[in-house]
Amino acid sequence: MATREGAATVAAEGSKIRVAHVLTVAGSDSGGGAGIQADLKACGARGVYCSTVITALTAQNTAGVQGVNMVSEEFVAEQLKSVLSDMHVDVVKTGMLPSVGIVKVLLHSLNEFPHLALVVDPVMVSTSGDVLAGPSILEVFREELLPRADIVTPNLREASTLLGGKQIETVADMHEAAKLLHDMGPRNVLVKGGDLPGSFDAVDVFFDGEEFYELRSARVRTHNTHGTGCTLASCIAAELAKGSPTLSAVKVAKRFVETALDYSKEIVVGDGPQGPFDHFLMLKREMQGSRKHWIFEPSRLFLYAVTDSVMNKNWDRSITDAVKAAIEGGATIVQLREKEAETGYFIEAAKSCLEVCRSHGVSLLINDRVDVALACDADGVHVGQSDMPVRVARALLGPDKIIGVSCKTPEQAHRAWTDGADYIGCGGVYPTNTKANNKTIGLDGLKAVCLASKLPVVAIGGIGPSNAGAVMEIGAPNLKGVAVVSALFDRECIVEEARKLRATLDKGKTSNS
Ligand SMILES: Cc1ncc(COP(=O)(O)OP(=O)(O)O)c(N)n1
Ligand SMILES: Cc1nc(C(=O)O)sc1CCOP(=O)(O)O
Ligand SMILES: [Mg+2]
Repeated sequence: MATREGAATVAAEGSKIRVAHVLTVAGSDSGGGAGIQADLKACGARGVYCSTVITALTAQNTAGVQGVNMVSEEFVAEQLKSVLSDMHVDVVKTGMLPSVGIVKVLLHSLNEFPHLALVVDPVMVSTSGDVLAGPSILEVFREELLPRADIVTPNLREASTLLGGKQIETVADMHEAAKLLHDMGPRNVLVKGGDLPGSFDAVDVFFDGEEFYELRSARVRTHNTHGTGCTLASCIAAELAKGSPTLSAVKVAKRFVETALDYSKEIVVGDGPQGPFDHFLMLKREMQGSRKHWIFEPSRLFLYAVTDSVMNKNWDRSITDAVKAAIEGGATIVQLREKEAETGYFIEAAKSCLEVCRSHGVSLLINDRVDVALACDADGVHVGQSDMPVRVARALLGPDKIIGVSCKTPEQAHRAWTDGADYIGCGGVYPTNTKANNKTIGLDGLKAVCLASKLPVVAIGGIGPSNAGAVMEIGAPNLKGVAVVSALFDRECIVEEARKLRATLDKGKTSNS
């Protein structure tokens, strides 16, 4: 049986980016807590694309299931064909499969795409106790669907039903059940013990055919558990689609569900006894919390300080001291451009600079090194035309980080916008000794880039207190500031030089307003 182990989350093919993709084959929940709706949210929260084949429409809410309307086998087949004949699916995840005919249609499609990994959540009864697939389904599950699965994820009741009514009341029973289910053919089994009577922790048993793993987590006290099974299975599928090994995928998924339950403990969505939880609540909290201050605002480009490891060495200064001084003098954003630094040292220095920057509300970007930016959780990166492409950096860093890109031409400026950059560094405006063999484009070149650009622009190259005014006077509304290296860091007193430059820029701003 094929698995997706080794597949990349996001694989770059030239300038195209292939995204990890889960196809869910499940029922719709009108209440939005479980089924297709939970699967879409789970995959979205885990950063994976999700397509859907709907097997049934259910009318349900926090009180239970009021009605079920099955989709015809022919139309399930048509949906499967539409998705699988065109889209690059990595993993198929199943939920509610309400009839033997629908399972057979799915198996037929899976036979045509043998490379697809399969996660089976053997949904039979809803959390409210309503039957979603009758006993007639058991034979085809046991004999055809489970043998094709990479992992099957029953809760205690489903495991018991699949095993002909076996009593499962202890962790030892769960081990036995996992072994018996594994004998039916799936590569891995996860028996979920959320309903285990009298247990203090939530214990799940994972069996890969060789070893048993007891995965324990603290039990979250909440009524908002509707959709946990669908979410867990979708998260496992999402992690497999990114290329994780199965046990790691299960651990990540379990942690995600636990955290989401904890964050959603107190939310009220309906008046029934079992509410849904919020897959994105932790993201919202994060946005409302500390990260809010670091979201990019173009006016921050006003006085952009770019460090230089050689200059710091020549003046016998640490990077952190240099950064502190630049901020004290009025720098509004800092970039660490440490071309010679060893990776381990660079990460540690960046962490220390981040503390300084964050305590002053100043963003910190890393030049060239997306890996270093990720390692220290910097606010973003600056890349050049021959560094990591903006699209790839964006895929690695996510939507909230700042990405700047160097552009010398209007064409490059246009591309920066379509690729998802946040700002453009445009130069060299004047000749510079800091960057070898750098082409000078002059004020005219800067104007042409600003005119062509939908993004904010910062000018760079040979700029200091004597010419910064002239640069800003070109009169382009999206020119937001100047970036400087030697005018600050190749001087005896960084604070003083930064103040001088800042005064020039402030003066220009007042005379223009
Ligand atoms: C603000 C800003 N603009 C341009 C550059 C130059 O980046 P790049 O072209 O990648 O050259 P190196 O700095 O890596 O030598 C920059 N660093 N910052
Ligand atoms: C890093 C860099 N990039 C440039 C570009 O043209 O993209 S010019 C440059 C060096 C700028 O240093 P200084 O302020 O000392 O002239
Ligand atoms: Mg570069």
